[in-house]
This record gives sequence, C-alpha cells and structure tokens, in this order.
Amino acid sequence: MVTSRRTVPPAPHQAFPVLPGPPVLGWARHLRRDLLGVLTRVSRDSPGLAGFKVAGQTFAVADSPDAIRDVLIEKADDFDKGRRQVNALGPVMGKGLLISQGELHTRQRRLILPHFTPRNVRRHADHIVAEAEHLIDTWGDRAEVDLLDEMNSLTMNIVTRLLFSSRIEDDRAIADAITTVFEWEMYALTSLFPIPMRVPTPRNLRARAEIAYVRQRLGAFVEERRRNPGAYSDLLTLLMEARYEDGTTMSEEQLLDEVITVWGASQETSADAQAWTLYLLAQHPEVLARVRAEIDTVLGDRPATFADLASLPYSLRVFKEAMRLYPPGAVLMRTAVRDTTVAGFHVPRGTQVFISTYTLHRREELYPDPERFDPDRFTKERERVLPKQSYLPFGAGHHVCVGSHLALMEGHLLTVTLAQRVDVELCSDRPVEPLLLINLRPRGGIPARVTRR
Ligand code: HEM
Repeated sequence: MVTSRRTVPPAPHQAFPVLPGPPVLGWARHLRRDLLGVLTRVSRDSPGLAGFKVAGQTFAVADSPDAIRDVLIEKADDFDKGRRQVNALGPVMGKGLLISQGELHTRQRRLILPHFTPRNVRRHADHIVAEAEHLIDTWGDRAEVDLLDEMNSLTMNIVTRLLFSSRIEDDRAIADAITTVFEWEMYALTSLFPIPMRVPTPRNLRARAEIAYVRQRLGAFVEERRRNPGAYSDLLTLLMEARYEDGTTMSEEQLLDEVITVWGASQETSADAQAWTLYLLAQHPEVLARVRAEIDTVLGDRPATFADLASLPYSLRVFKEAMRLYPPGAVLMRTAVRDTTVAGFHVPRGTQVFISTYTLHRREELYPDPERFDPDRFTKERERVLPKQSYLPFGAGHHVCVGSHLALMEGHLLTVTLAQRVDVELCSDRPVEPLLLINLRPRGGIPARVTRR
C-alpha cells in the first residue's frame, strides 16, 4: 500500500527543516563534488521539503509528490528557472525551450509540441531500429566496448538522422565537446560564486571553444538546408516551416537555439537511460530471460516495428524501471520568484529548489525495497495506483519533456533490439556509480563484452 511519510501537516508559514552541516561554508564542498550524496542525506528524514545550507544560503530539496506538484504544477507561477540555471545553460542553448520562460516559452512550445505527439513520432520507429542494427553490425561477432560510449553514439546518430537526415560520423569529437560543456554547466550550477562565461579564465575559454564548436557543427546543417530547401523531409524541415499564429516562421537565431536544445535535451538523456538499462539487464538474468521470452513470442528473429510495441509490454516496464532507479534528469532546478508555500512549508522569495527525482524514485513508501530492480512495479495495475507525481523521469508542468513519447518509444525499441541481438557481459563486478553531470550518467562508463546471439 502507498502511504505518505508525513503524518502531521506543518503549521501555516512553518519553515522547512534544514539539515545541520559543517560550519561557515556549510555543504559547499559537497554541493560541487557530491550533490546526489547531499540530496540523499537531506531526503532521509525529509517530510517532502527540506533544506541544506551553503555559506549562509538555504537551498531547498523537494522530493515528495506533494512538494513537487506544488513547485512544478500548482504554484508553477511562483517559480522560474532561476538566474543560475539560465547563466549555466544559456551560453549553449540561447533562448531555447528548456530555459526560455513566460510568453516566449509558451509561444515556442506551441510551435514545437505538435511534432512530438504520439501519432507523429511513430514514423521514426524504423529509423531507430535501423540505427541500432547498424551499431550492432559494427561490433561484429564479439567486441569489448564501453556501453556508455556506444549508447552515446547510437542516440547521437538517431537524433541527427531524425533532425537532419544525416549522421555525425566523427561523433567522438562532438561527444567530448558536450562533456566539457556539461562540466562547465555543472560548475556554473553548483559553485558558490561561478565566474561568468564572459570572463576569459582558462576554464571559460575551453568551454567557449567547445560551445562554439557544437553550435557551428549543428549550424552547418541549418545552413545546408537554407541552400537546398525542398531536398529534405525531416524534423529540421518541419521546424523551419512551422508557423506562428500570425503566419511568420522562427528567426534564424531562435531556430538554431531550438535545434540545439532538442538535440542536446534528447541525445545524452536517451544514451544514459539506455546504458543503465543494459547495465541492469546484464545483472539480472531472470529479467533478461523474460524480455527474451516476450521477444521470441512476438518477433522471433525479425526486427521490431512500431506496431509490435503494444505486444511487448514487459520490455517497456524494464526501460521504465531503469529510469526509476537512474532517471537521467535526476535533479531539476527552480527558484521562487515570490514568497510562497510548498507542501505547507513557507518558501521565501529567492530560494533555489532542487527537485530531486533521484530520491523521489527511491522513497520507500512509494517503491517498497526501492533499490531492487523490479520491472513489475510498472504493470498497468500497479502504475494506476501510484500517486500522481511519484514517477517523473520527464519532469512535469510547463517544462515537461517535449520528447517524452519519442523517448519512451526509442527506449522501448532499443531495449528490445539490443536484447534480441546481443549478449552483454559486464567486465567488472564492481557496482557502477551514478555521476550527476547535468544528466545522471554511469561514472567512468560501463566496460562490457558484447556477443552477437
Ligand atoms: C530518456 C530520454 C529523456 C529524458 C529522461 C528526458 C527528460 C527531460 C526532463 C526531466 C525535462 C524537464 C526539464 C525541467 O523541467 O527542467 C525535459 C525537457 C525537455 N526535453 Fe526531454 N528527456 C528525454 C528525451 C527527450 C527527447 C527524445 C527530446 C526530443 C525532442 C527531448 C526534448 C526536450 C525538450 C525540448 C525539453 C524542454 C521542454 C521545456 O522546457 O518546455 N527530450 N526532458
């Protein structure tokens, strides 16, 4: 049965509890080095909203369905993305959807969302499976690989193909550039006093160069399209042709910001989710056996199509459960723009709130024995009785993931295709730790042997 940890509601205007920390700088050092650790400690006895201090400033952590519902939905107008987040992500994404706000955000979402409805993402299913089969071919009969690298190049090829009808062949350079950019963004998000990008420190100069590289690589696709209109029919074409209510199209700059946002928001998240899914399957042969039994019945040896997915429910549960344990968007951030209340607690204007899906997804009262990998938590019957906002791999509210239908379809197809075609054996028994680098990736990658079945 699902129960709430909090039994007595807080008195009106009561402050949320704050975790005692080291004197003076508080949790500053931990914030940079081990944000997940801090969130886990804050969450331990938290009534859903609790805080920790960094150099006299209080950060709040929301990780119960009630508290998260208030921040992201009920009182969403009392929060914005905050200066820290806009400063950290703005140099890459400009005014793209993920960090734009207010009217611009509403207008852009209206333009972009129709291209990602369940009906419209179906057409990408065959491309996704073809890219997975192509990757598996490159492994031959047997190979030693890093699953994270491989999933990164797979999802990069998928999104590049959907957006640009093309491949980014030398993807290592762009993947490394993205890692450097994410490192800079984490620094800007979690440092006490991050030095703004415009100041030419060695760290900033390195990040600037990589950002310029990524924007230039993706910008080249847009330029090519301008030179050859009519030659393609892909997501970029649809975004270029999309019209606002007044009949105009996106400006050149806004288009590039949105392309980079969609590309950036979809690529690494999907790679991390898939790498964690393979990792968990490799450790749970009984789960893998059920996935394969389902595949044998429905597909045999033929490739999966969109039409098969409804008959492969267990494989989808596996992917969902992997994202419960390792949600790529493990921490979302918001800032209170006025005094407000969250889960009954007073939250002063200016408070930065970490929405921790990582600890939400591990709350014992929602997910008994939370560390256990148990895909049957997501049977239809059990999903139906989960309280709303208990499972948030795609966030919620105004900024909920635009690509959630595409991401679920992609994760489902890739889980099926990889389980169908290869055996995965981990090279080490040591548990792989999660690393929060904007997204939740496996720290140090996942070395593994893949063998064609
Ligand atoms: C497993 C894969 C994915 C995960 C876990 C994921 C997760 C998320 C989360 C948690 C947010 C909300 C961020 C916030 O509230 O601050 C988000 C936003 C977003 N996602 Fe995804 N995402 C995934 C795949 C995709 C894909 C395939 C696309 C491609 C279209 C995409 C595009 C976006 C965009 C554009 C936003 C910003 C929406 C807005 O701010 O209005 N994502 N995603």
